[in-house]
Amino acid sequence: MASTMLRLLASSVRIAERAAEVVRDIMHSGDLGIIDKGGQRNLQTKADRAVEKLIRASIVSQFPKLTVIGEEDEKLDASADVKAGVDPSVLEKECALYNDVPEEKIVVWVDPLDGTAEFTEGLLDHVTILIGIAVDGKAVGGVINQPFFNYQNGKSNLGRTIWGLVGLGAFGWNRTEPPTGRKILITTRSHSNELVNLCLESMSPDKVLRQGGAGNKALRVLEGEADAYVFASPGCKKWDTCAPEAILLAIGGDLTDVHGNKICYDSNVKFPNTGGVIATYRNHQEILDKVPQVVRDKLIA
Ligand SMILES: Nc1ncnc2c1ncn2[C@@H]1O[C@H](COP(=O)(O)O)[C@@H](O)[C@H]1OP(=O)(O)O
Ligand SMILES: [Mg+2]
Ligand SMILES: [Mg+2]
Ligand SMILES: [Mg+2]
Repeated sequence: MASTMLRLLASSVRIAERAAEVVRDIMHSGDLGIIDKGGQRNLQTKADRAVEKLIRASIVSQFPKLTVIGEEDEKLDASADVKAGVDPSVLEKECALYNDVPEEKIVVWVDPLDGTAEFTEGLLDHVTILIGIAVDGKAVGGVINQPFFNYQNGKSNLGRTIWGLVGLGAFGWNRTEPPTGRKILITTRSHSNELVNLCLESMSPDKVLRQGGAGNKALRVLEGEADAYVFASPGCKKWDTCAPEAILLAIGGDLTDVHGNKICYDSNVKFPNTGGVIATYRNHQEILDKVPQVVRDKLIA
């Protein structure tokens, strides 16, 4: 029988695909039920709430001994539809590294909808569903579902799932290799501030792309549209970075804070990534070396 880790991933891929259907249905209903949680563009919609309920109930029903931490802190709903099934293509893989990891040691970080501000503005390809899997405080597995992938190219093949496991690889994505030496940075479009901009400027980029969502920006880096995701702000939380980090690590990339420190995903950590976020496919240290001292001083890890 496959390890708990592979079964959890196989299940998470299907749960995220079911969650994507819920997000699309709520979008098409036209009633997003937007709530302002307070702070800078910190919104929640019906989709954030419904998807977190679905993911939490589905994971807990199959893996009752692991810990699930979600952005929206929805209560466990026993009536939720928990029959998403498993993705056979995940179960076909073999990765002995996790054979001895018991359920009790696993922490699952759930961002039911990442890029909520952009979702409410109709920038649908910025939206992702993130399920990150951590063991011993380290991001090891991740699922990123993009519910509206392809939405501008007709309705066929709407949505996609990218998943990865450190030591095995990542699947469901396509890279266009950029020219060597190019430096396109990608950052926030709705949570910017002076420090965020100062950090980017001091890196002398060829170009800065501004898009929503941590999951989306990690995918832009993975697929070669951007060379680094740079966010010199404490705005991202552990559920924003766990799945992207695991997927990047699985293909030889990296995600750290601006000091180069690994992010800890233990169940008792504080949620904000107070040291900011830097994600790359290659040459992580080169980007870290360009973080100005004033940014390092302001973002205490
Ligand atoms: N200041 C902030 N307040 C709340 N959420 C934030 C903030 N900054 C970043 N985030 C979260 O991190 C994600 C990536 O940031 P950005 O899109 O600004 O680059 C956001 O989509 C949002 O996740 P979410 O949409 O899940 O609430
Ligand atoms: Mg949010
Ligand atoms: Mg998020
Ligand atoms: Mg969210």
